[in-house]
Amino acid sequence: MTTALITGASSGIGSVYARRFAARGNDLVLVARATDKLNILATELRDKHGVSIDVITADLTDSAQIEPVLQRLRAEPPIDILVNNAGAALMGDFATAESADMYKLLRLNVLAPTLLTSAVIGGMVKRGRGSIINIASVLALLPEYSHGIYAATKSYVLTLSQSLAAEVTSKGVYVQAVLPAATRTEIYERAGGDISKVPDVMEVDDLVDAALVGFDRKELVTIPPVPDVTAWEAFERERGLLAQGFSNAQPAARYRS
Ligand SMILES: NC(=O)C1=CN([C@@H]2O[C@H](COP(=O)(O)OP(=O)(O)OC[C@H]3O[C@@H](n4cnc5c(N)ncnc54)[C@H](OP(=O)(O)O)[C@@H]3O)[C@@H](O)[C@H]2O)C=CC1
Ligand SMILES: N[C@@H](C=O)C(=O)O
Repeated sequence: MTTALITGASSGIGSVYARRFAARGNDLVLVARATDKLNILATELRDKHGVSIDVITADLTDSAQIEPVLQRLRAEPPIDILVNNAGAALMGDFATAESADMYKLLRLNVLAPTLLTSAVIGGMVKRGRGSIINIASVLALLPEYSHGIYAATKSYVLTLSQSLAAEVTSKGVYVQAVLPAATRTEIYERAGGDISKVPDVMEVDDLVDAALVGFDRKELVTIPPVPDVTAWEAFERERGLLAQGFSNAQPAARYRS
């Protein structure tokens, strides 16, 4: 029996991951702040699928509250799949953002997935197996579309996933970055936005089912809304070409006087 730990399982994308992994027969550890919602989901999924489910209530921005989650990730029975999903948006411009709000977002979207991954990765490498799913965003590739620091937090999640995959894939550990575009969840309203004003919103079940197709195919980067995967492949090819120019002891001729 494998066990998946899912952060932000009380609503939206995380709750659908919980449903899907329970349906696949995985035991679960569900993490979020809303204990009542987690318990309702856990009871439903235990009854429906006969899996074992633990609930950890934690505000992942709080260094004391994240500790039991880190301890569970280091403990036995091992966590086979970590879904770093908990996250939030922050509306508004960088120039007018409150530093306290930015600090909190960085703790949730950047520091928490980093610490959680760090807690679990050693055991996965030792066992030669395990999976880490990181929920980034298409905004990681389109930062100009969004003001403030949200897109930058998601670029971090994508970059961390790529660099971690380069380190651990050969050791049997699978890393996936999922890049959703607009998806119908509570995230907009929670950040003071209005989802009815957002065009082309994907339903959350469709998003997670597509992401799981990418998971089963062991894709490193899964972008559910992109119709033609060759667009992503071309992007990666061009990135490789650009990188060929990085190994130069001299500045390029155009920068020399
Ligand atoms: N919906 C969208 O359009 C997109 C979403 N994403 C990403 O998907 C992920 C999931 O978001 P989504 O499902 O849309 O949004 P929701 O707001 O529906 O879910 C967010 C989840 O994160 C949890 N969470 C929020 N703050 C904290 C905290 N401080 N500590 C612990 N858990 C917390 C919430 O639970 P609780 O309040 O109980 O703590 C909730 O379970 C995020 O990382 C988001 O950036 C990416 C691209 C597009
Ligand atoms: N819509 C954004 C989240 O709120 C995103 O695309 O990441």
